[in-house]
Amino acid sequence: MYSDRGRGRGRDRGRGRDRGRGQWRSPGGGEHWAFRGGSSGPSFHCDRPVGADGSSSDGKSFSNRGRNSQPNSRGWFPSYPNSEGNIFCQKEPLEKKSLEDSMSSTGRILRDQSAPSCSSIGSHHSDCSVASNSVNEGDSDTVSVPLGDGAKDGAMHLDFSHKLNIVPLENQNESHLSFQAGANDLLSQEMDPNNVVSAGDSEQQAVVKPFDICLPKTGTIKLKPSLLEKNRVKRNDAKRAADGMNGQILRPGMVLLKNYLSLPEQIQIIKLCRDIGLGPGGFYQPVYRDGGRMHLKMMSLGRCWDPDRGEYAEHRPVDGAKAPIFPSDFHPLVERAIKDSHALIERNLKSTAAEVILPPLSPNICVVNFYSESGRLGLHQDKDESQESLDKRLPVVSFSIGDAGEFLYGDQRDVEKAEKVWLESGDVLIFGGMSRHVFHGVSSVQPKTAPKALLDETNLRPGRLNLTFREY
Ligand SMILES: O=C(O)CCC(=O)C(=O)O
Ligand SMILES: [Fe+2]
Repeated sequence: MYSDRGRGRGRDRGRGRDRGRGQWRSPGGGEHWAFRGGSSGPSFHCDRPVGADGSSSDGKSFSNRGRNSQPNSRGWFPSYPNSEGNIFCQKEPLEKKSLEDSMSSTGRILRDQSAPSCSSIGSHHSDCSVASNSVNEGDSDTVSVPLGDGAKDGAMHLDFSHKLNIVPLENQNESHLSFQAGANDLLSQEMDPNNVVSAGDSEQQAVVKPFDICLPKTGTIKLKPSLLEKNRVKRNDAKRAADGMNGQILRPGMVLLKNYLSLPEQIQIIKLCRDIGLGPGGFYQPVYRDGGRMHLKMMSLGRCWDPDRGEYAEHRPVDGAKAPIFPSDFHPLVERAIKDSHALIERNLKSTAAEVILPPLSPNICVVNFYSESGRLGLHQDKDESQESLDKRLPVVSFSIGDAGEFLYGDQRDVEKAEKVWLESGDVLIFGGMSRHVFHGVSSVQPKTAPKALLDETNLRPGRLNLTFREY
């Protein structure tokens, strides 16, 4: 079915299979794309109809779609100026930063020397020191049942601490990037100091300054929380405890394990992602060569997922960094989630074919996203994994940590028809089998919904961390 991938190996954005099959366009050439935030979350609405070429069309619209409506193969539409140069979709705030700040007198781009060293687990061995100094070379019947106690067995909890090499948090201000001399085309583009880089030609590699998903602890003056704030936190935490862990089958092949990851596990995952994310191949904000950008920070482990080309590669084009290794520490967690999902399916569907409904996977790649409070991700399908993996419909296993995110999913790339579910800290969502090619996205992040204990322990920035495990 997916053999006509026609996956773009070339440079044109949108050369993925979807485009070839025309899946990304409604017959009229446009769709309605209006994400509204949760009660207290940010909202945005884009009324402007956009045709396949970014021009007005049939009254349906994409708000996070840009002047050309050619998505990458995962449909990660950025928002960008329309053909008149007007930005009609909400953008994340920019902080301007001069390029000179990061250029040496010779025009050579220097990586911020405050960039932390990489840890044994989060880095890729010998590349580490080189890259850190110079990159130039380089929805929907819902079944809900409680899960057995065994699933939360303490023995399954991770302990990454021995492997972590957490770097000091000084100088972790908003990141910026610097371009290598010769990337002149890019210099005139809108610059996001938060390490936004443009996926340009290989000669146009940039240096990505590390982005820290955790805020500095030192020097932070913590205001005493108001009574209102204290009560909110208490309510949130009490609700989580009352809800407990439970599993839901959202649709065939799609399972939601609520409150599944323990707090210690979430903490360790944050620390691990932080550590890796600060090193080479760490978090950056992908920008397309035409200036459009994603509303999140991203890194991928095991292989570099390239949003611009819609494919995985060993090195990411933006700065040539090699993908950080896929930490084997994640295997038991993913395996446990799959086993519990199988048990859930067998109990609920009275089926012994759980492994057919949801094939097991051995993950070797992981896309890690960090959404700020205004972060979001357009409806897309995950289909840049290998043909074999896609043919087998091996699942994507998604961990959510931090603030809650509204997750949309459905059979069409249409927000109005999509089902919605809130993914909260500790939730695990799995979609494989008949749901492997479900359209999905994140419409909004609900601020201040992360568990207090998690924030106290990690100082995770306001926002949401999401890890999606896949088998390439
Ligand atoms: O953040 C999420 O819940 C979804 C992320 C996602 O769909 C992706 O990374 O492909
Ligand atoms: Fe996805």
